[in-house]
Amino acid sequence: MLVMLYLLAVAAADVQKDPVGQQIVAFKQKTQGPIGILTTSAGAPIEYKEATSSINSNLIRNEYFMDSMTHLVRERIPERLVHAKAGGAFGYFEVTHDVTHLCKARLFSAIGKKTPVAARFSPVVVERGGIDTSRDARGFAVKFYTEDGNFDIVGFNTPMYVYKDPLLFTTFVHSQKRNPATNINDPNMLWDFLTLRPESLHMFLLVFSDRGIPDGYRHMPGFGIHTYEVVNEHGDHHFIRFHFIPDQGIKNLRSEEARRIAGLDPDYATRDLYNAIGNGNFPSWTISIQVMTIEDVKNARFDPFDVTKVLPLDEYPLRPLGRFVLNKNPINYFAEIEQLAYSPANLVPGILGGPDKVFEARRFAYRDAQNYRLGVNFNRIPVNCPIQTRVLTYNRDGNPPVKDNERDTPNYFPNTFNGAIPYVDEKRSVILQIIQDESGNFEQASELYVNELTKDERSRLVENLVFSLRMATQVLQERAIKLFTIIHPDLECWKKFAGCRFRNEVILQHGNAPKHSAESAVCAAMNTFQEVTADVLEDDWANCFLQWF
Ligand code: HEM
Repeated sequence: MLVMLYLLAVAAADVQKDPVGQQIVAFKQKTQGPIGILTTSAGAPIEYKEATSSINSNLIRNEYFMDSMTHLVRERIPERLVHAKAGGAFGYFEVTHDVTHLCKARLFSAIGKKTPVAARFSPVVVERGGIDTSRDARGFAVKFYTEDGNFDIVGFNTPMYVYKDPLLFTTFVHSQKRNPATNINDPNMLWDFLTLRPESLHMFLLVFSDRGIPDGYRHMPGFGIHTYEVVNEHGDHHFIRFHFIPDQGIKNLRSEEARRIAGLDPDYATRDLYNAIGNGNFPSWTISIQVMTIEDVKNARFDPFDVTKVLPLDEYPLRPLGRFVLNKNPINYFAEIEQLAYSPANLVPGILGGPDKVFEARRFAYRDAQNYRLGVNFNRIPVNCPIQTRVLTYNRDGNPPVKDNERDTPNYFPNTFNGAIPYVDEKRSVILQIIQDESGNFEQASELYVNELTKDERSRLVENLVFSLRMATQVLQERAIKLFTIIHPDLECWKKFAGCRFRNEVILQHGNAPKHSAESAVCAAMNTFQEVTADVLEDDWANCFLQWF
């Protein structure tokens, strides 16, 4: 009896520490015994013999076998093309500061007002079964279930995006994914894209910095990236960017640590989020906005709608707006997180979205992806239903779920028979014609390198870049070096890599090298190579190496 009590106490303690590992045990603890009689999907009770042994029985008549077998082989749906792997949770958003002078959206209408949210965090390239601690940007998607329907911010953990011409989306995705011949991720494809489209280097400097591997989702920031057009009750327009800063602090993993964790726990970030919430340690983020007036937009030195750029914080400081808290884990991952369908086109009155071309492309792409992945009625899946408002559309039928299929209401518009009618916004106006041109300068990338990264961070950035570039062909290495040199002259040291057939060994050696304290982060890294490797490598390598200096 004492042993039993002891084991129960240990089990209770384990649930407290490790809700992921103990989920099924906790289920048993909260139930009195089997939860009911097993049935087929059609609800018929299953007899013991049918469910336990097929020996000497007729399988075609075994409804348990037929039902479970035919369902199992249809269990998989297409994974998201990008952002396939994720952790997610539920909670609420609370307004802490008044922004009604900027935006009339009802979710911002009063300080203290709470709106339910669903959040999903995801690496971009990593596939559904992949590794959470991979070097990659992270998706940061939040669905606000408002009284005016769902408002989704489908952002990243970087404040800028890769390119501003949406035609590049397909090519960018292909270059990041597996080589179609080898089925292996290919640094040549990655570096070819990055160096042919240098506007991508601003974001990729961050991806190759410490920020490229957040220490779990709770410790990463989020950014809406696009400059959203918003409107207040009087019809006045402003332009804002959303920032989410984790109240837990920003924390990242070093490359070596991330590689070690990858072997031990590929689901590191997903587990961390679930366990934190399961233990009552609810993560939260402070939400702020940067604000531009129409005059600011007209007078800006650069295109404020260019998603490859940030709005400088000294010119457009953060203004607090609210906070969101995640306090509930999904009860069923597939139903509640896999089936979540975010879309930048999910906007509410007062928030008009981004006027830029990438935003325009996204209004179409997510809907199309979800039609394919979840079916045409994806918004009728419970987790996507606007829970605070009644849906009234003229859409009917299609693949399930259809819910009540809008019952007996008229199914065409306009009609004379009291079907739903659109509302009228008297203050609606189109105020700005946005004309965007090519994105091009390296100013912000240089700014990031010089002013936002510490000396140590710069040094690690170079190590990480080298680690990836070592696998790329020499032409691409040289092209990358030229571009990085424009970003900062420090990076000129890189050119010494080019043309050495032993570069891979050099770089691998550097992975274990002690730190060096020379002026420039990059030169420090190069000097370290020299010190560490000069003794150990063969003559021809040493000659090659020395001619760099
Ligand atoms: C031309 C530009 C873009 C296109 C065409 C595009 C398209 C897509 C598509 C098709 C998906 C999969 C959706 C699904 O299956 O549910 C996706 C997911 C996602 N995208 Fe984009 N995207 C673009 C740019 C961006 C940008 C600029 C951001 C960040 C600001 C972003 C953030 C995300 C996130 C977070 C997800 C995962 C959403 C989730 O958790 O379900 N994308 N994107």
